[in-house]
Amino acid sequence: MKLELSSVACGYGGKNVLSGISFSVSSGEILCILGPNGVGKTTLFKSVLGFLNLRGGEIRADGENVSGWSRRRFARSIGYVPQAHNTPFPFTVFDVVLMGRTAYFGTFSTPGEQDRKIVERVLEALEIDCLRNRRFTELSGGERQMVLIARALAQKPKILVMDEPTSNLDFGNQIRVLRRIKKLSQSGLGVVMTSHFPDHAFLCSSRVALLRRGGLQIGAPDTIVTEKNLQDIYGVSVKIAEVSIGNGIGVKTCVPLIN
Ligand SMILES: Nc1ncnc2c1ncn2[C@@H]1O[C@H](COP(=O)(O)OP(=O)(O)OP(=O)(O)O)[C@@H](O)[C@H]1O
Repeated sequence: MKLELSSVACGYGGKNVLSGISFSVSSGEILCILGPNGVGKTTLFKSVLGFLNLRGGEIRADGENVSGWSRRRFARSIGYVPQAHNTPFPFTVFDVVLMGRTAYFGTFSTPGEQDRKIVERVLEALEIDCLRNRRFTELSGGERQMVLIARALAQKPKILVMDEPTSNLDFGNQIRVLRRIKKLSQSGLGVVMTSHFPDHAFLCSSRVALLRRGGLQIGAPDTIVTEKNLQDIYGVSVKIAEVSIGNGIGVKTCVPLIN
């Protein structure tokens, strides 16, 4: 599937937060959106997901404008992983993930055997079946993030929209979540995610979109995550270094200059 935004404008009340935003993300690709606090990343996601009305432009899935789609049809194609610390579900992990199946059963019907099997499979694939009977509200940040990814995957979407999937996670859990995102994209899922860490773009993205007041710059990580662009959007000096990880492979990393 290809999700395409063309000339999208979004905002609140009498004010546009963003306008003229165009990009696409396809199956198997990870698009990482970087931008400073308050630039409009969450507003853009809310608009893509239909929580806010578009103020201009259009969103297409495989060429078809999604504005006429029912919530149910939309949810079968596009999944959403919200920030884990904003999501106080007082249910067991199994039930939270089962909620991902809502788009597949009728308004007055209950989940069936097939829905439960899909939940079992997703929990196993993400290696979190040991959490199935735990209460979501009693999980750690990393565990919650994995459960929210499981809930979105139970929806069987083709594109996953992830709002800061590594926020509030310790270093190990950040890397585990990024590794999982990369595996999901290798299995054919398209991912569009935001991050506050430019290194994450080097670690797992196919393309990077740099969002700043005045527009969006998009391209390969090497061409977008540059010392000049990071200085421009975050207002700090950064050196980009390349570290060899063996077999002739190098990974770039950002080193901020704090003196
Ligand atoms: N419900 C709202 N009503 C009016 N303005 C809002 C609302 N939510 C956010 N804003 C404003 O819209 C702008 C963009 O906010 P948004 O949350 O999209 O930024 P962001 O890039 O996701 O920021 P962060 O990186 O801090 O999460 C900000 O100026 C913010 O104050």
